[in-house]
This record gives sequence, structure tokens and C-alpha cells, in this order.
Amino acid sequence: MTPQQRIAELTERLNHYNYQYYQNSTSEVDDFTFDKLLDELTSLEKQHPEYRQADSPTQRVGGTVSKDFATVYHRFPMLSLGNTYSEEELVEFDTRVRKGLDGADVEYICELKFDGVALSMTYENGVLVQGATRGDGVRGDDITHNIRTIRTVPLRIPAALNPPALFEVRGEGFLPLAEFERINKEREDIGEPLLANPRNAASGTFKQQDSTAVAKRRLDCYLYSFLSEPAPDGTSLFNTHEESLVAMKTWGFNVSPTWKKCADIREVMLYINEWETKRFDLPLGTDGIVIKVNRYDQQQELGYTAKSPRWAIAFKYKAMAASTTLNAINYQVGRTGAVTPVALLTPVLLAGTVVKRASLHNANEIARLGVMLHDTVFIEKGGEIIPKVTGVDLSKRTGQTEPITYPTECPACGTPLVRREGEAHFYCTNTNGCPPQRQARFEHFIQRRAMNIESLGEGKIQLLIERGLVQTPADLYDLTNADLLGLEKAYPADSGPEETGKVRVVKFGQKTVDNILTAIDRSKGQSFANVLFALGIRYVGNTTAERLSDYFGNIDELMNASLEILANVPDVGPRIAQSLVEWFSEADNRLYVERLRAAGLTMVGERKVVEALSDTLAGKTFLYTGTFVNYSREQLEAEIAAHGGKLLSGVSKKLNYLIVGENAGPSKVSKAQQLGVSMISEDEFSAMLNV
Ligand SMILES: NC(=O)c1ccc[n+]([C@@H]2O[C@H](COP(=O)([O-])OP(=O)(O)OC[C@H]3O[C@@H](n4cnc5c(N)ncnc54)[C@H](O)[C@@H]3O)[C@@H](O)[C@H]2O)c1
Ligand SMILES: [Zn+2]
Repeated sequence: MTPQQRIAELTERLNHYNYQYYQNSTSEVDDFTFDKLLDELTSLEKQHPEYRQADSPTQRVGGTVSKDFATVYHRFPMLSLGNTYSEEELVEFDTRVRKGLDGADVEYICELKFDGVALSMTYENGVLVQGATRGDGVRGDDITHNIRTIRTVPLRIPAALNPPALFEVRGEGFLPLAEFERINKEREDIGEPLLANPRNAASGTFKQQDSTAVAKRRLDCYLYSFLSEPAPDGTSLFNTHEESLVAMKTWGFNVSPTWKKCADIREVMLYINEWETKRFDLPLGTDGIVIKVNRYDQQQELGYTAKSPRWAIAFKYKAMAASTTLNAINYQVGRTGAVTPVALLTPVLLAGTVVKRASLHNANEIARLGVMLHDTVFIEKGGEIIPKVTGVDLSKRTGQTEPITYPTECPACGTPLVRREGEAHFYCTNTNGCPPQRQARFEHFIQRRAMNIESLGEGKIQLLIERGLVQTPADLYDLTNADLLGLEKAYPADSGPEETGKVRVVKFGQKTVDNILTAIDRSKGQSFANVLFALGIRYVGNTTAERLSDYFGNIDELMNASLEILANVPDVGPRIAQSLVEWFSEADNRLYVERLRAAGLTMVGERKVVEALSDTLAGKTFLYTGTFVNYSREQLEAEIAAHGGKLLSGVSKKLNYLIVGENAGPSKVSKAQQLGVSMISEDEFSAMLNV
């Protein structure tokens, strides 16, 4: 292949990866591979500048704007960062910087490189007026309504703190790891495909049209940059990046406390070493360090390339990898019957923890990796908590390896596995008789958001099932004190899904039994939506259960609804409708519902007759104080309710917004200030309804 052809090929390929990454929030290759290809293109273009294409990814920021959102122009371009994986190149960067400054001393600020989505937020007179994505660096998508759902982004900065009249801050919007795991656990529970990693999940979330859905995922944002026009006399508010970080913090922005000022590149190296494994203790994924020249005048002197500042660079850590032996595969059966292969490994140290298991996803992944039993495999820890198998060390393959034969029958109950059209997983269809499915159905049923009987934990359920006291969750309602009192069993170490290394004793003393029986009895007061969720119908999560309850108002109308009617319910598409129809068409399931009804569970809900105007405010809580120009108090309350918001009776941590009018109550305002509750004017409230 000629250099010209290779340049053309790399340009096309990298532009395609960029498109997938920024527009579709998916990664077809890992970042390291992407960066190597980009490096290759950069050096080829250097040797043959005449072949460089007009749309070369070396010259432009990777993203674009999308037609689903209004386009906004950035006051200051939003650039990318040069990056490196090697310490030598970092030293070269330092040399370049000092040369560019005629040998002056340079202080650096080191920050973690947060793995999420770049966001820009503009404030006018202390009020958040615009939030945007980076887009192509010049223009981005206006996602103000989505950014407003981030609780740690202040909607207004109190005037007492004296923010400049007009300024912009930038930061990384991200999905905290715990939130990512929570969402995936929920998705697994109801049989939705899992989100691939926190970065792509955050990117996909910010691109959603419906900010109610966005609000349900608790996104967060770390701020790392401040921009404003210089004053007429040419002076700027701050002299250093450090000063701006401190000021943003005092204005109420979320600035990660992990940054550090370094006197020279040697101190930068120490910072890099310090965070190599410590970063895994942070609440979010990070993929490196960003090193920035501290002084603004020096930044200005160094300037920018078309794509990135010359005064900053990203040092990226290679993904933490280790190699070890794959000893066996454990096939786990989930609540929906999906079979997931888990690699059992010879324990190995990776990023500070001992790893014994790694995820293999599904049969396709095993085939793609070409992995065999007893192979030496590479495992990696990326932005997720559970490491994954990423490849096979073929140089270590011996005559001992054996092909992996994916089971054709359920490892737990022997039922033949099936794979449905378009699905990656194999399923055990013995929904009611398969032990792990049964156990998982109980665990789903007792969840706080279902029947809320959490005093009955995993181990206790296992014992009740083993002793034949319960077969289905409906049997819980027949349990008596005599059935439970004194039950006891010691389980050997490592018998559960978690390897605690401890012997687990499950014991039903009188107090435990009292708690359980009380919780079971109290569960009869859970709402119809909770009951619907507890049934464990595939794809019917909490929100869907609430929509169904609002729409049908009772179990009988729901059970007898046709596919067409179901598919028309707000937020219920054809796939969920199909799943509901299938579930209710099974005699066992109808019997199960009848037993729950007989036990006294709530089978009617409050049908929402009045059509809500929108759900723009769903998940948000409000309180108002003072008087208003455009609303009476009653009108304000009606607006909040009609758009799905909730009115609280006092200022507390649960309050999201205090609407402040004329003659506002000083105690409410100061309490809101103390608790960091956002305060908005009636105009800002009106603006929230019109997004
Ligand atoms: N795997 C793929 O298919 C694929 C495709 C495209 C891009 N990528 C990855 O994305 C990178 C290019 O993306 P990029 O142009 O956004 O560059 P980048 O992500 O390497 O660096 C710039 C970005 O870093 C972020 N950042 C995080 N913490 C920061 C901090 N403390 N200070 C300043 N910025 C911070 C900002 O969002 C900023 O826009 C590539 O190097 C590649 O690894 C991967
Ligand atoms: Zn089974």
C-alpha cells in the first residue's frame, strides 16, 4: 500500500470511529488502538503533507453537532488535548514548553483526566443560561435542559459570592461508577441489554431528548476550566489556573479535590505514579492525567494548534492489564433465565486487588476471543468494576488447552437452552422450576422498590427454599411464626456468589422472625405499581410499572388488555407490550396473580384521569416563598403538578428548587443557602416549563 492510500484509509477509518464514538456513543475499538492509528496518520501526514485530506482527523476535534438539538456557537473554541502514553514524550512536552517560554520556570497543575463528556456552561448575572456539548469544537449541541438535571451544577450563584457578570465554565459530565452499576443491575434484572461502559453511557444520556429520563440517571460533573473576557483594561480576573479552580469551588461548583500544583516535571511524574492505582478508588472512571501550565500569561504565550492547546497535555495510562490462567467457566443463570459465562481464574493482582473472576459476557464473546480452557488470558480493568477478559496469550498456549463447549442445557436444571432471534444470550426457559431463577425471583420480589421485605435476605430465602417452605413468592404470605422460628444453617465459605472467605450462618431467632413477618404483612400496603414491578415481567421496570398503573388502574384491565392497547400506553413500546401479553397468557402466572390477590396485595391503583401537560419536572421537588407577578400560589402549585413536579412542605435536603418571589421568607432562603438548594426566580421556573 502506498503512503497515499494508507493516509486515505486511516482518514476514513478514524473518521468513522469518531462518528461512532461521539454521535452514537459506541467504541468499535479501544482508545489505545484509536490513538495508535491516529499517531500513525499524524506521522504519515508529516512525511507527505501533500496527501493530507481536507477532513483529516488530525486537524479537527472529533465530534459534530446533531440535528436533534439547537446548535450553539462557543465563545471560545472547545479543543481537544494532545496525548501521550510515555514518560519520554512528557519530558519532551516539558522541554517544548520551556523553550517556548525562553527558558522561564514553569509550574504545572495536574488533574485527573475524567472519562466522560466535555460540557460547557455559561452564566449570566450568576444564572446558568446555557449548557452545551463540545461538538466540533466551534459549535456544539444546546443541552441546557439536560445539564440542569445535574444536581451539583448550580442553577444560580448567590450574588453575595460576587461572580463575574458573564463567564463560562467547562467540565466533564460523567456517570458515577456506583450509578453505572446500579443502572446495569436494574437492566439485568428486567432483561435489558447492559450499558457497555460509564463513558459511553454518559455520552448517550446527555444526548437524550427527554430530560426526565436524564434526571433518573444521576449524572455528575467535575469542573476544570474557567473562561471570561478580559476587563477593558486588559486584566483578567485570575492570573493562574489554580486561582480559577479555587474560585469555582467557592462559587459552589464541583471541583474534584484531586488536583495538585507541581513545581516541575519531576513532581508531575510523582503525581502520575501516585494516581496510577489510586484512581481506581475514585467514584468515576479516569483514563489518565491532564497537565496544564499554571500561569495564564504563559498559556497565552504558548498558544494553540488547530486542535489543542500547546500549554497542556494528557498523559494516558495504558489500561491496567494482567495475565493469568483460565481454569474454568462458571455459567450463571439470572432471574430472566439468561446464562452468563464468568471466567474463573488463577488469582492475580490487578490494580491493587486480587482478581479471581472476570466477565466473558456471552457465547459470541467467547467465540470472538477464540479462548480455550487452560489458556493464559489477558484481563483488564477499565471504567467498570468487574475486570474483563480481553485476549489470549497465544504464545503460551500448550497442548493442555481444551475447547470451550458452550452448554446446550441449563447448568442448574438441565432444561435445553434457547437463543431468541437477535439476542446475545442463551436462555433457560424453565422459568418456574429452575433453582437460580427461583431464588432470583424472590430477591426481585423483596426489593425495596417492589414489596420491600428486605429483612428477608438472600441467605434466608435460600434456606426457606431448601426447606421446602416456599416455592413462589406468594407462599411468603402463608408463613407462620412456627414455620420460621429456630431455622438455622451454616453455609461453607465461598458457597455464595460473593467469596467472602467466611462461614455464613443463617439463623432465624425470634426478633428476626418478628421483623420478617411484620415486613411481609406491611408489604400488603405497597402500591399497585410496586406489585406490578414485583411480578418480575421482563422489561417491566419501575417506571413502566408506574405508567401501567396510571393507565389501567387495576390488574384486571391490564391482564386483559390487547397488544395494540398496551403498545399505546405512554412509555410502553411494542416490545414491552409483547412481553406483557406473553406473561399474562400463561396459566401459572395468572394463578400466581390470583394467589397474591387473595393474600391481600394491592391490585388497584389510582388511575390518572387528568392528562398531565408534560413530565418536564418529573423527579424534581419544589417549594416557593414570597409572592409572584405571573402566578398566584394556587397557579404555581397547579403548574408544578401538571408538569410532573412535586411540592414539598419545607426546606430540606430533599428539596431541589426554591422558587423565590417578592418578599421571600428570609429563613427559607438562608436555610436553602446552607443546604445548597438551588434558588430560582419565577421567570426561571417558567423557562423550565418551556424546554
Ligand atoms: N475508541 C474509539 O473508537 C474512539 C473514537 C474517538 C475517540 N476516542 C478517544 O477519545 C480521545 C480523543 O478524544 P478527545 O478529542 O475528546 O480528546 P481527549 O479525550 O483525549 O482529551 C480532551 C478531553 O479531555 C477531557 N478532560 C477530562 N478531564 C479533563 C481535565 N481535567 N482537564 C481538561 N480536559 C479534561 C475533556 O472532555 C476534553 O475535551 C482519543 O484519544 C481516543 O482515546 C476513542
Ligand atoms: Zn434452568
